[in-house]
Amino acid sequence: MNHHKVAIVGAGISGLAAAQLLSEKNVDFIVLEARDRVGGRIQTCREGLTPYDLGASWAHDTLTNPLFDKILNELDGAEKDRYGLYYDDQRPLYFGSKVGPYYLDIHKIEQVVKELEKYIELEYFEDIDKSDVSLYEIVVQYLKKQGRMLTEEQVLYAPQLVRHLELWHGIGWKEMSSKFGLVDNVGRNCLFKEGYDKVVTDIVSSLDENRLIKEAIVTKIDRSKPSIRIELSEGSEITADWIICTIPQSILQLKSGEKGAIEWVPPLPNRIKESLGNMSWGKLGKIIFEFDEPWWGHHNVDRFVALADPDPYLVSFWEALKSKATLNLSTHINQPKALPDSWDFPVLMLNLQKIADVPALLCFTQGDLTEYLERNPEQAWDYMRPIITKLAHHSLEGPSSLDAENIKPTKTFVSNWTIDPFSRGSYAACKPGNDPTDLVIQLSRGMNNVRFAGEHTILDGAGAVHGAWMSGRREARNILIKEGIIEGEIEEW
Ligand SMILES: Cc1cc2nc3c(=O)[nH]c(=O)nc-3n(C[C@H](O)[C@H](O)[C@H](O)COP(=O)(O)OP(=O)(O)OC[C@H]3O[C@@H](n4cnc5c(N)ncnc54)[C@H](O)[C@@H]3O)c2cc1C
Repeated sequence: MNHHKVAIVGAGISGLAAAQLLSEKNVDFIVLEARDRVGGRIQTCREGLTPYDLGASWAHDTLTNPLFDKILNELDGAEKDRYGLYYDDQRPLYFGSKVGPYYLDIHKIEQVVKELEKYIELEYFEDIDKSDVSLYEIVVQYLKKQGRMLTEEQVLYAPQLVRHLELWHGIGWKEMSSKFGLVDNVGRNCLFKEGYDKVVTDIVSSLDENRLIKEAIVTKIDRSKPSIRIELSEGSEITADWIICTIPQSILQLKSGEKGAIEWVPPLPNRIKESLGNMSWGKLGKIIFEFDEPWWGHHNVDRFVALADPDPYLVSFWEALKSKATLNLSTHINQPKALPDSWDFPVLMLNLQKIADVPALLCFTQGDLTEYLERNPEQAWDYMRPIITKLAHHSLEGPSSLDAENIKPTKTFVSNWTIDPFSRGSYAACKPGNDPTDLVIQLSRGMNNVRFAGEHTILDGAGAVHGAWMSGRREARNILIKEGIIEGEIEEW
């Protein structure tokens, strides 16, 4: 029988971080990874003009991000920044279907966005028991209160600017929790121009590769005896004294018997099942278009944001305000369409001409749009064409041999997180009423020798690479303490 002191399920950043710490202390471990590659939701595509990150792109919270600090320390004195660290923190260039870049008074709209975010904060700060509503609903509430003091442009476009949150959480504003929707960055965000996977390969190079088993799909975890028994899809078994389970929340949430679910013997306790039932899962996606040449003129801007068209209800709201009519504003939720309309959703684009000196745009998509395009990648250009053509119309200044209507990418790359059975989407997200804290409490408590790590098991850096990394180290450290190998306080809730 194949027995190890610690079995780590998943070779994403949390599993690898745990492995690295155990390895440093010469503890016997094995990592079981379902895919034929390591890194999980860190995945860099190296088939294009420059490395493209299909999963994580930025180091977030760079004031309090220990993984980032470690990278910076290693770079101190190095001849070259191997990661290509880059702060893309210029103000983005905003445009919409009816408003070209530079036509909006963005500063005045941003002031309203700031006020709106403060309004949301105050709503929940003043009454912590206030029931959580969607971002869309709270925007409507705010407009009812303040709308008469705003300009038409502010009423129509501030809500569209706020929708940038959809590209953080990967879900639409009509289903996003407003209580947990705001993002409070602790420090600026820094891109890895040379690919985030360098962080993964650095860790892997410090490990004995024989301890990393790829294409090992865990199907059953039996913890009924002191030695945990782990079954793999091809029928083999492994036993271990400890297990660190880092599989994504989306897979833990599958019901027993559902395709891809892990069978737990005995079943997961109700406290964990209930907390899993009270969390949601985002669908952030990425599409990269490469072109023959960088036809867009704005080479000094590192991000473009295509704003969705003003919401029809907010347009009626503005009409009613103007005519002083009373309008019973409904917060009607559109049914997701099979084929979304361009301009229904916000799209963030990284200008890789500015960032990496290659004629390519990296587009971020959210929710149902991601799912649709990941399932139908051949339609990615059809969807983005009107948006990118609009950018082209405003970019091709003066005589140009290029015709905006005929611009076409030479290559397209589309992520596949929603259809990948080992991620089923992007990362943890909150719908109204969800409780992210309870899940973190329950999973970080674990079940004796069954420990959980991953972006969904930690509050600092929740959803992000550094949070996942810290959670892996937390669990490895907890095991080292329990085994008497190091001294310290167990870290859990
Ligand atoms: C599109 C996108 C953009 C993102 N952008 C950013 C960003 O800019 N900055 C940032 O900090 N974070 C970002 N993130 C989030 C970040 O990538 C994740 O939080 C982090 O990588 C998660 O690490 P993890 O170890 O918790 O999970 P994972 O990386 O998912 O690792 C879990 C591993 O478990 C494996 N597994 C699953 N099921 C099984 C099974 N049955 N048996 C064995 N193995 C299994 C999986 O294959 C996977 O390798 C992004 C994520 C996505 C998808």
